[in-house]
Amino acid sequence: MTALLPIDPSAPLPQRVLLVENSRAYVQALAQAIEQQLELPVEVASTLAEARALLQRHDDWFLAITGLVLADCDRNTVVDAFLERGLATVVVTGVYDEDLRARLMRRRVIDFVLKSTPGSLDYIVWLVKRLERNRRISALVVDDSPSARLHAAGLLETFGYRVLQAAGGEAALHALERDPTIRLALVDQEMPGMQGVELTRRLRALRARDRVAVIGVSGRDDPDLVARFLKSGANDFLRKPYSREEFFCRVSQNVDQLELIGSLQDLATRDFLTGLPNRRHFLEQAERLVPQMRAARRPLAMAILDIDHFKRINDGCGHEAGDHALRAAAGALSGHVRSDDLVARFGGEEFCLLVPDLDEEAMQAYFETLRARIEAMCVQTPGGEVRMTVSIGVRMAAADDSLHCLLADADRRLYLAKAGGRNQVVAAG
Ligand SMILES: Nc1nc2c(ncn2[C@@H]2O[C@H](COP(=O)(O)OP(=O)(O)OP(=O)(O)O)[C@@H](O)[C@H]2O)c(=O)[nH]1
Repeated sequence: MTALLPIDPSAPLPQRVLLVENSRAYVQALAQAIEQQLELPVEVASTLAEARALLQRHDDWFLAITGLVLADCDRNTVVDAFLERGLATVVVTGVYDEDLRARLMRRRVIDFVLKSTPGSLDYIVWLVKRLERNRRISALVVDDSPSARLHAAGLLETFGYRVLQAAGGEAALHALERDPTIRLALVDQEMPGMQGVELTRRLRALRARDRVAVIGVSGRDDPDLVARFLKSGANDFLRKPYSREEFFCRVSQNVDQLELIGSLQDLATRDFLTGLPNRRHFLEQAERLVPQMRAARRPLAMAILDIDHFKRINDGCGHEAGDHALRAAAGALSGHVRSDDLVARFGGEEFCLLVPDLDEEAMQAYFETLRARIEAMCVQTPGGEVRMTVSIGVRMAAADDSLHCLLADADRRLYLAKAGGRNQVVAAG
């Protein structure tokens, strides 16, 4: 099994896209679509010399999209300048030349797109988005044949995925258990020990269909195999030998679908304005966590935090400034919480936190630091600079406290904090 460090989703990745093309109208339309729809920085060159100069000027290149007909270069060698730098490269062209296309594709050019094909612009925008996102996705290739494994891994790497390889079922399950960034598994059927269908069945016990897409792979001409894979939990099937196009289409469609499920789940569980989990999600998680912590006799604090006189921000600086302030407060909360803490926007200008494993003294310090952090912020808004304070009501869970009782007491103490002059933490009374 190849071992890689898990991906850090917040780590910055190169974003800059280079467009090299002599047709001004096409390049402008494409640059605009990429900048507006994907918010990626785009640089444009109409000759290879200009492209080389741009490549020197910046060091955060992610992708080159190039035409083949340039004034200062032979169309057979245009891509060399980008491939030599290890830059992911897509060719857009007005001329269809099957030999040239085949030669370029063999050289790890990602795609060869005909400009005249209807929807080519939309396709390129989708492709850029897919390639940009693939870099945060790990794919696991499971095959006992080193050459088949390397072939699939090479294709996936060309499309930007981070690839892990496993030579058998046990190693694959071990990798999945350890690495939550694996979102795609290519599972070969014919393997000694555990076969692909069996691995798929066991993999599904570890990761549901909304977490990992599984594509079964086999070269066998067995008409029942596809159904067996699908019934065991696979999302799709590829028959060996597959073409590069089919491979990329199936992989991309499955990853697109996972992301769609993810964004639907996000819509249901996240607050739109702040990006924090919403009330419903918080309560669902807390329902599970409170009895768990009680059973384990671990300390647990419930807190409700409310921005003081928030109406004055709206009234004085405008509703948009109020929205900025809410987002800034949410940012301060996200920056403050530890990985096991739960935080949510409960509604309006009210937030909720569930904080495990702090004794009374540490809990006081935790919420006091949070209060002070928000008081110290100066938020730039369209209506001017905004400062705010918060009141926080906290309740430490006792042995037989229910979630309802924790929330009610935290809310009562929030009221005491407001009544006591605001900008304070109340954890007793
Ligand atoms: N800008 C903005 N305002 C919101 C949002 N949700 C709720 N509000 C406003 O938040 C304000 C809440 O005001 P109140 O409940 O009177 O409380 P307050 O002014 O914060 O005063 P205290 O809680 O007593 O300190 C109302 O004016 C709501 O319109 C939102 O998403 N954006």
